[in-house]
Amino acid sequence: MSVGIETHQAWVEFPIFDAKSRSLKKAFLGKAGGAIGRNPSKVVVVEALRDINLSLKEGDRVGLVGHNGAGKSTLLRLLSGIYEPSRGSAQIRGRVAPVFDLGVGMDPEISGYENIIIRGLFLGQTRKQMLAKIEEIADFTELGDYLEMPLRTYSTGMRVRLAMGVVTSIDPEILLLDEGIGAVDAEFMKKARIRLQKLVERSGILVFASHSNEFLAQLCDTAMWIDHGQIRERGGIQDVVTAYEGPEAGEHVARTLQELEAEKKRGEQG
Ligand SMILES: Nc1ncnc2c1ncn2[C@@H]1O[C@H](COP(=O)(O)OP(=O)(O)OP(=O)(O)O)[C@@H](O)[C@H]1O
Repeated sequence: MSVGIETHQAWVEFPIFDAKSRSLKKAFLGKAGGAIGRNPSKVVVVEALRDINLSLKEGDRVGLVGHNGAGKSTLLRLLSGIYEPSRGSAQIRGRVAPVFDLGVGMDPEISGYENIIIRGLFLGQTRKQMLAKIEEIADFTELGDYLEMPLRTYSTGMRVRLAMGVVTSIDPEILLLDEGIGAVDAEFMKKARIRLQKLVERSGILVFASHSNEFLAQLCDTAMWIDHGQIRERGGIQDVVTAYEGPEAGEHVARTLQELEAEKKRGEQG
């Protein structure tokens, strides 16, 4: 069966049993966050996603844009099967690699090498697969002898290097990425981006939530604007970013795409 994701009128609601509900407005809708309402049993709920209809297939590379609390992370969790829809349905076909938090699955007390294996298992790889690529990952991280030391001795950026090395080595059918890649130095980031691009090329489906339009343009070819838990707009990245942030941001995306195209041509010629 082919890789794919389908959602039909899917909602994700979080019941908040300890909300101070007396002071809540009837249906509050602020700038940030999903709508706060009540379910039929009068319990306060945050409507993180409302009526999501999606059909993703092999080769789709979708970027998610939207305000804080718009529902991007919740959507990634719905698409990964971590959250069940509270109404409607979500069907996921394929091996999912959810990359939401680079630190998840890392143990501070064991060595860098051991953490590479453990993190790989979390992302759906087998021990044998990880052993086959451990040296290549170790080289990429440039952590040298530190890889023999417990992870607790690493700085934040060193941990990110390790996690990025593992994440970019896997072969997922469905890759769900939440932005969280910041604490590395510029030179390493350049190297990591190339690996990230290769990872995306190997993946069947990519959904990537990010506040960096440049990063989105590099990895995705279409985008969705999530607004108060709903899909407000979908289409080409430039169009969606223009709708969400205005023409200047859209032009920046266009320039990034042109630069990527030129870089690709230079690569093919050389
Ligand atoms: N575990 C939870 N319990 C209750 N409410 C939640 C929970 N997780 C998310 N929410 C709510 O769901 C809404 C969507 O949050 P989500 O994290 O998906 O937004 P986001 O678009 O990823 O935001 P950001 O750009 O700030 O990371 C918000 O209103 C948030 O308050």
